[in-house]
Amino acid sequence: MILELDCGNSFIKWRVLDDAALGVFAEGVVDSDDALVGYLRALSGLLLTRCRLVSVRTAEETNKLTSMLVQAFGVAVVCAAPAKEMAGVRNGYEEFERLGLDRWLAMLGGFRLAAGACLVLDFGTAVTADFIAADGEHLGGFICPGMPLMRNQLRTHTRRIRYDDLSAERALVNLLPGRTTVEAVERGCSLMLRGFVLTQLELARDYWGDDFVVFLTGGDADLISGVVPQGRVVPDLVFVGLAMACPLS
Ligand SMILES: Nc1ncnc2c1ncn2[C@@H]1O[C@H](COP(=O)(O)OP(=O)(O)O)[C@@H](O)[C@H]1O
Ligand SMILES: CC(C)(COP(=O)(O)O)[C@@H](O)C(=O)NCCC(=O)O
Ligand SMILES: [K+]
Repeated sequence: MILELDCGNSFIKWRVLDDAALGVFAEGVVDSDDALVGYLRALSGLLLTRCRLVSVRTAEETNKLTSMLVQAFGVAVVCAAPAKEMAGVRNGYEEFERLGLDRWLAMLGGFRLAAGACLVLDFGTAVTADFIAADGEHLGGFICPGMPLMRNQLRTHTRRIRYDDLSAERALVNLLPGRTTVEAVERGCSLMLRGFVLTQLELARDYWGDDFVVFLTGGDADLISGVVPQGRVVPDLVFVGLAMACPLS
């Protein structure tokens, strides 16, 4: 079985592929290395042989996780590395190694699935947009704060904005002007995200007319999917790219 990990700034997305059955054996989201090892140890029938991962964390943090996995499960670990070009996609950054690896893998996955021009939107701690032309040229992208960062900035830099996660979730039943603090903040931040997304769609249309595919991924993709009816929500887009960048024969 193959362990796949996508280590973001807030959460580790994990899944175990059963190479014999060619399917997903187990999957989940955890907020720490220890929680990951705990979950995996508790899985009955787990027989890990290999692991591939992508991380946007520091090398120290990634090495620490890798050592834990080697020690706990005796797996061989492969980490996705930056590349200037792969699977027909050309990294558009001036310094290709500075492009976030989660963005790069989502781009590889998107370009493979679209087989043409695509806009990849990832809603995690940060929100990112990347433009890939039909010939595989990465035109560049944008980074802005995601929902967790926007709401936390307001919570930590004001005196009177305080609310819990449950009321936050309830506040998003609609996007009418808020009549409570939680509604005003949650809906305000959602509208900022919508504005960002609509601008990306406009830009994509300027480049490619209607001839492009929009991919939505990341933990908060569902918050925005209503704004992009033509968008394809692909929660495992980074894993699609991970398998391309780290093939385990
Ligand atoms: N099972 C889950 N556990 C944690 N966060 C989740 C889960 N499902 C959706 N989310 C949402 O995903 C967001 C984090 O997205 P994610 O793509 O994991 O971020 P990152 O890659 O930056 O760690 C959170 O703000 C939360 O709202
Ligand atoms: C933009 C990101 C912070 C997104 O991370 P995430 O929200 O997925 O945790 C990450 O891709 C990153 O650290 N990128 C390096 C900077 C860049 O892509 O220009
Ligand atoms: K991510």
